[in-house]
Amino acid sequence: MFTGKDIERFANIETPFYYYDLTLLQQTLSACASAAAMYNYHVHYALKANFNPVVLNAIKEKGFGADCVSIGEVQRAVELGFRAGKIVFAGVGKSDREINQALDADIFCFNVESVQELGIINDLAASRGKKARVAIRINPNVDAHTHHNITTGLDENKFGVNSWDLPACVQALKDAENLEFVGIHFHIGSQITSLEVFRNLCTRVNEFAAWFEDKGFVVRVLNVGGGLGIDYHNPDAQIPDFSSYFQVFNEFLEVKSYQEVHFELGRALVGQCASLLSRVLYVKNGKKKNFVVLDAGMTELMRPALYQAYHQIENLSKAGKAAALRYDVVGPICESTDCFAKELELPETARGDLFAIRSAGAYGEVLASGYNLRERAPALYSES
Ligand SMILES: Cc1ncc(COP(=O)(O)O)c(C=O)c1O
Ligand SMILES: N[C@@H](CCCC[NH3+])C(=O)O
Repeated sequence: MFTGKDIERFANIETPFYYYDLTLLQQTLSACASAAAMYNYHVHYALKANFNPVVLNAIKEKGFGADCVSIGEVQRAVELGFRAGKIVFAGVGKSDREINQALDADIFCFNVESVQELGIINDLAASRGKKARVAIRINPNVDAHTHHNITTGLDENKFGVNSWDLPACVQALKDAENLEFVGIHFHIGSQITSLEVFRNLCTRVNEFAAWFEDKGFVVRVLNVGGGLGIDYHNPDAQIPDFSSYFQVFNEFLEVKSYQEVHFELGRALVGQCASLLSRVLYVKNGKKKNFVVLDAGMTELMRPALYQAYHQIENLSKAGKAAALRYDVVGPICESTDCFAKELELPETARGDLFAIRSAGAYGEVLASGYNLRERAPALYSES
């Protein structure tokens, strides 16, 4: 929710820019950290959601670990002071260079996504005279009931080791001299809004953990990934219900005394703490449609173009005025999918009006693209 004071502050600032509410970020992080502490859960923040250094610094200061998907993310986490012993590294396509550099950084573990990758990590660790800690990312074939483009835990998805490849995995682990098995990892998708899905995940995690232990392995780490969604329709609700989320795992996950439960939350921690601020360049009143053309586009927030994702859009210059007309809210990019909303009811809008596109903290600034030779939009932070 933007106050008159915020709008005054924005008056002379060139758009577009991302605006981060650092107080809300702190509150969200504290809510998650204290809910997780109730059960001694370990939370690794998924850097892919937002690797803005100011945001990352706040997350590191709260003691979260880091979940990375490239050596660039591992290095960013290390540079910003995340402890190597709290960094995990997933990804279906880790290159040899990335594996070598992560071995040198002595990260907590690789979340391994194929039998072939296990062999490669073993060979690279051997040539460095090291032992690599590994967890097996299992694809549990659990439906996350989210947009199909952000589902990751079904048989048809590229992620993780499928159940039918697990015997080969066990053999590879037994043969490998330079691997230390630490546990099992899962991540079934993003923007999951039904807790029932996590309950189903717990059932599968229990089965796979028992299966590995039956084969003679000690499963020390149960990493259940991330995926907790946020309410894009209600950005002012702001802080996700972390307590209910962790409660599901507390109730349905079978955890032995020597086991640790790890999470990899991204969106839930940072999604609501930023908005994309943009001004109206032109209003086109057509016969069939009215268009509001903003100075921000899919290059600054790609989610609507990628997934037809909903983001709440507010005309801050006309706050308190009743909706008068329907507009398609579009950007300046040379693509027809460069559209933030269709047929949106807004107060009568004019050139120069300031717009806020809410819930842009996760997969917003990090997905920015230089398409059309656009300059990167800067970030602005709340004053506290
Ligand atoms: C392996 C892994 N862990 C964690 C996350 C974070 O997901 P989310 O931002 O939905 O919490 C992702 C992204 O989907 C992921 O691929
Ligand atoms: N980029 C996606 C999430 C992908 C999560 C990574 N596997 C989104 O904005 O919703």
